[in-house]
Amino acid sequence: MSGAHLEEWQRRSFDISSGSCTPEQKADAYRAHILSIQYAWASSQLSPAGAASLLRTYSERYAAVLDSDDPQTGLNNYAEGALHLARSQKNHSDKWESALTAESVLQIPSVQRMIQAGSGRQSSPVGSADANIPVGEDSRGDRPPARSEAAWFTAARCSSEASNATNASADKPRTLDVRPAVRPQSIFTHPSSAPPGPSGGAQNHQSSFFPSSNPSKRKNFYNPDESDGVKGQYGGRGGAGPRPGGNFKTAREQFIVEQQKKQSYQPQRAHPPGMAAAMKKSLGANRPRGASSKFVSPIPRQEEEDGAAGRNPNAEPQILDERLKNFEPKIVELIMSEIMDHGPPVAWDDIAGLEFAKTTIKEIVVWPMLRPDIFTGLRGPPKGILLFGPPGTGKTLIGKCIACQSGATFFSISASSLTSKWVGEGEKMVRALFAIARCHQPAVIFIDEIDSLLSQRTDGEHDSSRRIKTEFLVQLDGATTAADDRILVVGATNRPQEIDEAARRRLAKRLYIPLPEASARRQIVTNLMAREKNQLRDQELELVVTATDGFSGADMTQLCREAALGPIRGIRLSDIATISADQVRPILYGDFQEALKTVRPSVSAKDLELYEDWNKTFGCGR
Ligand SMILES: Nc1ncnc2c1ncn2[C@@H]1O[C@H](COP(=O)(O)OP(=O)(O)OP(=O)(O)O)[C@@H](O)[C@H]1O
Ligand SMILES: [Mg+2]
Repeated sequence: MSGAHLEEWQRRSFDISSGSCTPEQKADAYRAHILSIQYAWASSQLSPAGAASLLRTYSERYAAVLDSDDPQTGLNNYAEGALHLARSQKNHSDKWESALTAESVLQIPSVQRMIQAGSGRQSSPVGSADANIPVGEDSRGDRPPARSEAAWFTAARCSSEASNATNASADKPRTLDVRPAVRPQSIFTHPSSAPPGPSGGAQNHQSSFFPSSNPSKRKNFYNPDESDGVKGQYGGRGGAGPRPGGNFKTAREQFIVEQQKKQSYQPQRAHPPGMAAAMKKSLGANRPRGASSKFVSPIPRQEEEDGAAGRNPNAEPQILDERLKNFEPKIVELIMSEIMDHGPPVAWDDIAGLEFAKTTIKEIVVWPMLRPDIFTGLRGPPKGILLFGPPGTGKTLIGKCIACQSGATFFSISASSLTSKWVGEGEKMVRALFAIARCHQPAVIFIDEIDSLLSQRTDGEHDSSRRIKTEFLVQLDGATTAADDRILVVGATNRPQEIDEAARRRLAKRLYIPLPEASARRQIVTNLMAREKNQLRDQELELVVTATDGFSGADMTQLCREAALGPIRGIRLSDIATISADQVRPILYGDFQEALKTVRPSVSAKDLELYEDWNKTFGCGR
């Protein structure tokens, strides 16, 4: 041990053996000893046997300081102090007493008047609904109309009685629960089972105010239609009927109801015919992230536990396909289970412009998938496509469209999920992915942002990413050259120049996805505006189209969003909470003009030149 270590050790030994140290200091010293023993063992300065023996010794002594009951030598007194504090915490709800007593309420003039009026019409029953009037809202004498007032008093009075009956304490001032409507269980504590309350001023009024002093008759007073009205409506205490407080839901119940509502609101997505057979998988590329993403608790829920009761929890997932038997079942399971979180289905018509790219992709992807017998031999489709072009031009959109329209098993992976999520497992994942795709032919593997996976290999790069890259190239080669396999790899990138030349060769069909032309921009605006209330005339639309030269599809979408906010911005802040949706004015050309002041094209002319050069050199466009 170094000199510094030795000194520290000695200081702690002093803390432990000194008679003047507090138990807290001793516990600290022992804890520090234990840590340094663990550290010395972990860094091989101590043999395992030596470390174990020292650990045992010091742990026992540490425990002795912690658990000692002696307030002078042990730390338990701290816990004791804390426990004492916790124990002497008052339960406010238990001790709460309203300043409004039954007597004081009876003194209120309006109550007096009401009692007198009530005694004149003793026989008129008060409907059960009246018993629910939230009397707690008014305790100062400004009474609601007579009928409600009677119910108010009835409920309050009964609550007083119930609370007295429950407390059964004659020496305590009788309290009046002025919240009967929100605490039905306290109001409706079964009167017949309650012991009689102490007699007093309030009790004396009972016979004059209540229709009957007989508790069972009083039940009928609340609900004349039911012989056991209270129990029928609220359930008796511990009874089998509905819980007290009819509409009350626990937070969990409310949550479940809301979830069910959400699900029933969600439109059932109509899958296009070609998509029916499609099974979509992703490796996290399309998983929702952030606060709303699905949280999977590491603790199994009760129902899951019940469901899994007959199964061995450690059992490896069963892999049925022989070709996958060499892969770790968990990796296969992972790839199989990561189902693409589909957004709304994308149709070819949703992609504005890009006619050449769309036709080519249909030729390569959709038709051969539908008629493999025709597309054979020289007509065999290329097995690798690269979609490249400026950001926001619809490359990912095309990927989604292929997923929906091709009818193939669709695997969507993001390069980052392979490179970062499973460090060290990346190449295994790549191998497994292609093997699984082979088992589920026809299959499309879509790799968004492929540049980060297949960028030029450099000397300085991390070993694991290099291995993934190599594995990918090997697999890509296998998939793209095997004549029988019907696996298509589609990569998308906005940095084509960074792609490794070996990968470039394997992605034989390289399609430029350019900025949208005027007609495509018009289509994007028309499509988006069709869903909104607008008064954009044709010539105004043309002006918008002309003004947006150089905008990408994403920029156009952003412009429309911004313009759509125009009518909202015109609403005064005080009106925004109350205005109805159809009072919001339509979107006008002026909104687009305003929006054009803030939304700018995101692709520079210089960048565009790079793409066009690359397209001229490597692209497959005309
Ligand atoms: N041709 C298009 N037709 C209709 N909408 C489009 C088009 N291009 C882009 N968009 C809109 O822009 C959004 C972004 O497009 P997308 O994600 O496909 O761009 P990208 O080319 O993948 O961009 P990046 O290279 O940055 O990943 C889409 O969701 C869509 O709303
Ligand atoms: Mg994209």
